[in-house]
Amino acid sequence: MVSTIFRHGCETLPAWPGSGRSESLRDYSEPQARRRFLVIHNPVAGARRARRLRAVVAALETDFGAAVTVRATTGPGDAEGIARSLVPGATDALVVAGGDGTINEVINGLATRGGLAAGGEEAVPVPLGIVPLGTANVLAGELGLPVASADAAAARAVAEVLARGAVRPVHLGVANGRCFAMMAGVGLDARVVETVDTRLKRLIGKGAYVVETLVQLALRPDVRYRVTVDGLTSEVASVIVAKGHFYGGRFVCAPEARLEEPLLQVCLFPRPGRWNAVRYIWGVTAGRLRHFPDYRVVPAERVVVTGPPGDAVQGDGDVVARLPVEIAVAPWTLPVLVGPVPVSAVPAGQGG
Ligand SMILES: Nc1ncnc2c1ncn2[C@@H]1O[C@H](COP(=O)(O)OP(=O)(O)OP(=O)(O)O)[C@@H](O)[C@H]1O
Repeated sequence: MVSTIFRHGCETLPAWPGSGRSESLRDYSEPQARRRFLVIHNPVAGARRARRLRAVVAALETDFGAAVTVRATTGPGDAEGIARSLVPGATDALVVAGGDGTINEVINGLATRGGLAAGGEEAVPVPLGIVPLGTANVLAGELGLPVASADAAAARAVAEVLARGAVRPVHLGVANGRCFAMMAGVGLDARVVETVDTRLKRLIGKGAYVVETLVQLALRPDVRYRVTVDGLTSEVASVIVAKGHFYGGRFVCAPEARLEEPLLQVCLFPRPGRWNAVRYIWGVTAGRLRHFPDYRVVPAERVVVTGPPGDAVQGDGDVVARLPVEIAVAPWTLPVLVGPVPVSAVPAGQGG
């Protein structure tokens, strides 16, 4: 049943020209001047941070002679539609001004374009730039991007990455045909993402996730899932499938995970119950997970998770699929604009 799930989207699309797994970074690493930018802005994520975007746009225009078009999204799904319908050759970079959820939408829009591009419309996929304006900005942290602020020097640093930064090929994950950049999760974190109060999130930011975690622990501590990793099945309380090594901000569950590698790191939280959930949360937030004898991280190319049908699967902090789910690495890469030294270039094992 699960093998039929890859109907469309990331997984079944053919590779972009020159974006195969064995490709070196050489093709993308030469800094190039980019002048035409389309910025997709989530005004909800950046409501209090619109000044930061204005400062970055001003720096792009005045310091780098760029032509910038900003399009504000009107609701969920809009960013994906804009990315999907981008006119080939119309822009040098597609920039997301928002958080990981809006980036995720754009990635999925670009993924569809990638398939079209492989059909001959477009020789090189448009690179993705990021102005981090979200709550957690996990992908921006993983890429080592400068923090956006209204301060002129900080805005110039962000603009410089967009105009002059290197382009790196990032291997995406795919959950039931939907792409994710950083991580997918089933269990407690997915339930929290699904039910978190978005108005509270806008008011108190990450604190809303803490509140929702307590609610979920009180309501539903004992769901079990079966995780099959490259043919081996185990039973768990939660699973996180990592592409990047940061999780939920700057926590680390999978120290070996690298965006540039075509590999998943499957984090298994096996023990059930409320007490163990609290223990795992402490392990993640205190950086102590690697000392837990029951916690395991398994590298894999393909993972299947089953459990209560319809349970949420979160990807990059939004619900991207429902159980049962099959998770794999996309057979192509997404070009992403980065500064000179991305965090994920730090040797594996640090930071956890
Ligand atoms: N104009 C809009 N109105 C309402 N929701 C939107 C709009 N544009 C995008 N969205 C949705 O808002 C959700 C959250 O946005 P986003 O991820 O950009 O910010 P965030 O959640 O604050 O940041 P992060 O994911 O980094 O914590 C996304 O799922 C996206 O689909």
